[in-house]
Amino acid sequence: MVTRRKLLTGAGLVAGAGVAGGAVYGVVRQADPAPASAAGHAPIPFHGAHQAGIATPVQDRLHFAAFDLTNPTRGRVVALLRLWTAAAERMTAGMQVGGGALGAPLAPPDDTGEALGLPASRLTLTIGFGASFFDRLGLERPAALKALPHFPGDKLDPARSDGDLCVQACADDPQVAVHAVRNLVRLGFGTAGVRWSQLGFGKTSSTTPEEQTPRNLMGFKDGTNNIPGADAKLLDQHVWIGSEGPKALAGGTYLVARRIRMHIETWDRTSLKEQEDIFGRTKGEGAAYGRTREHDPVDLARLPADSHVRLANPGSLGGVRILRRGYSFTDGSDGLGRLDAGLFFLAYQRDPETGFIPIQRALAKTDPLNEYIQHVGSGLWVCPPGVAQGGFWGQGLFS
Ligand SMILES: C=CC1=C(C)c2cc3[nH]c(cc4nc(cc5[nH]c(cc1n2)c(C)c5CCC(=O)O)C(CCC(=O)O)=C4C)c(C)c3C=C
Ligand SMILES: [Fe+2]
Repeated sequence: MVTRRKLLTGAGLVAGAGVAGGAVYGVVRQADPAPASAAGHAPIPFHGAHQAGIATPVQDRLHFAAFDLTNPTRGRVVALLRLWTAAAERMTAGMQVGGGALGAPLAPPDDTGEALGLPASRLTLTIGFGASFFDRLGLERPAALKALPHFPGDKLDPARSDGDLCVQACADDPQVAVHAVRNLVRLGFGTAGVRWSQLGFGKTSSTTPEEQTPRNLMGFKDGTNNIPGADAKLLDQHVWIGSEGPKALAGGTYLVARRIRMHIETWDRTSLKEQEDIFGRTKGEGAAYGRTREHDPVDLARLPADSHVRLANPGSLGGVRILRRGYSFTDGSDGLGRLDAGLFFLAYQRDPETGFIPIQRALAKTDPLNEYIQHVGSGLWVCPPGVAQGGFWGQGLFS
């Protein structure tokens, strides 16, 4: 393999095979040790029981892309998933795709090149399959993978919703995340095309409680009461699909994405007291009402009855919990002098019926935050379990 830092030539060449979108793919070279990022973070391993990018530490940047199949035949799709997996293995390790960005002079390079010299930046690539993926390929659709219900207040744009597949790229460097999605898109030419995509910055949820909790665009710490990524028991209970689902999906999870627009101009004219009452937490420390420190346990009785945290807390919902990962976005302005800004909200759960759906039902009904937000995009996909060495994304679904 070729690292992005150092191109090797000569010895160690292993001939590979495969043609994707006209690009010769598969010249594999001797691997260099994977480079650490500038911040000293080691690359996040691609292989494992669960896909990376779900319970692994949350990186700073997101490039999320939803795809539709343009050639929905099993042979084409399996070939693509193999190609994508091989590319993902390399990119998450800080390597260039295929033969690299500087290959034969008379052919388009296998790798687009904009990540040359950049470290792996904790890149994770996570794939999900939508209900339409199963339907269009004639695969048996898991019972839990059905359209999300309409929630009061939803104003969903179909052009920013759904998709046969999704790929979530998270990295500490936006160029690394964008490079990864771009190269998968390139490999997908002729089999899958981008339906919509979303860039995100400033993670708003942490899966590592020892880190400082990041703030969302409303200025509040967001992610305090998230499921810790290292809590295997809670993850098994609430996030990973178990024996209740199809065997091929055990160890996977259901991913809900919501593009949530924030009316930040209105929010910015709202008093601090009202802002804090809406969440039931203080803005500075992030402490729940009636408590002093951010991580002090929530005492529901001391929060306003309809506050966001009280409504979403497991204690109000019979123990329902989700794993959250969110990113802020600002996508220009809306032509009316307002920023198109908000939160790209990602939730992972064992079953949407016992995760996102009951929480969102409660929030859509009475959450005072609804005056300041609107859900404008949505999608539900099932993420297969992690990939073993030599395997490929979603392999179990096709065997
Ligand atoms: C359906 C699930 C949720 C949506 C949609 C959602 C939107 C949303 N949330 C914030 C800001 C905060 N949320 C906080 C807590 C919190 N939110 C949800 C669920 C949804 N939020 C849950 C399950 C929780 C945890 C509740 C608990 O167990 O106590 C917080 C407080 C800090 C924290 O614990 O993370 C903030 C702040 C925004 C701005 C938003 C939509 C734009
Ligand atoms: Fe929330």
